[in-house]
Amino acid sequence: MSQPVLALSNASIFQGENMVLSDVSVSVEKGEFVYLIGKTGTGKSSFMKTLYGDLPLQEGEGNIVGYDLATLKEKDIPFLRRKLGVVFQDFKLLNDRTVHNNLVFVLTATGWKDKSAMESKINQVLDKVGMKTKAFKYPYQLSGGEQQRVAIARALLNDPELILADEPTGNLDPQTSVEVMEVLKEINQNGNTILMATHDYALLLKYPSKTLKCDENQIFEVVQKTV
Ligand SMILES: Nc1ncnc2c1ncn2[C@@H]1O[C@H](COP(=O)(O)OP(=O)(O)OP(=O)(O)O)[C@@H](O)[C@H]1O
Repeated sequence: MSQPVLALSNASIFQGENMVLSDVSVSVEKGEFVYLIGKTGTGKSSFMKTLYGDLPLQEGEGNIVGYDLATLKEKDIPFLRRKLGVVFQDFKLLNDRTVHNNLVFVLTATGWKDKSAMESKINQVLDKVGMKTKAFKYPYQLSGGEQQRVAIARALLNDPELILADEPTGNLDPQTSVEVMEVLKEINQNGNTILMATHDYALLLKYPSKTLKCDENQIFEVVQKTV
């Protein structure tokens, strides 16, 4: 069997001195779509931050896309992030440049040099999220849903082995949330593995999938109820 893209074993996650999660043992296999749910303050963001190297893993074991989180060095973090696509609640696009140039910026920063390869990659990812015709726009000229589509396109640029989406629909109205979710689902159906933190239970009901829950300092898999 192939190795999971993410595997934590007996991991504890801290914010400073405070333990947020303890004894976490979870895994995500290639191709899965996994939700991470839990009330506000239960540690979803802290968990995600640990996965993309923003918080150190101080206890236990963790492996993500081939990187050992317990021994991760500062210098490894940019390389880890190239193998991950991270999507945030607040999009984090650069407002001083167009959609196209937001994507050029990331490609350049991650070592791409061939201009025509860059253009074709940009076209490909914008096409995947239905934003090809808006590449010339500035982020502030787009709706929230459109900005999030661009952020998803940006996450796809380096063919990530895992997409981490932290409350990607948190700033969107219900209808737009569903549209963004459709994009994520389609990307997943095309082979991308996705871990998505959310507290949008309506989405979970509409698009059931494997679900991990943060509660009382633990993470465990839950069986979704349909009522
Ligand atoms: N930078 C920080 N420094 C210290 N404590 C923090 C920090 N960020 C979060 N915490 C604490 O860690 C705990 C978990 O917070 P976290 O943001 O991971 O929860 P969350 O489930 O993502 O919540 P939300 O849904 O509101 O984003 C909370 O008790 C919070 O107060």
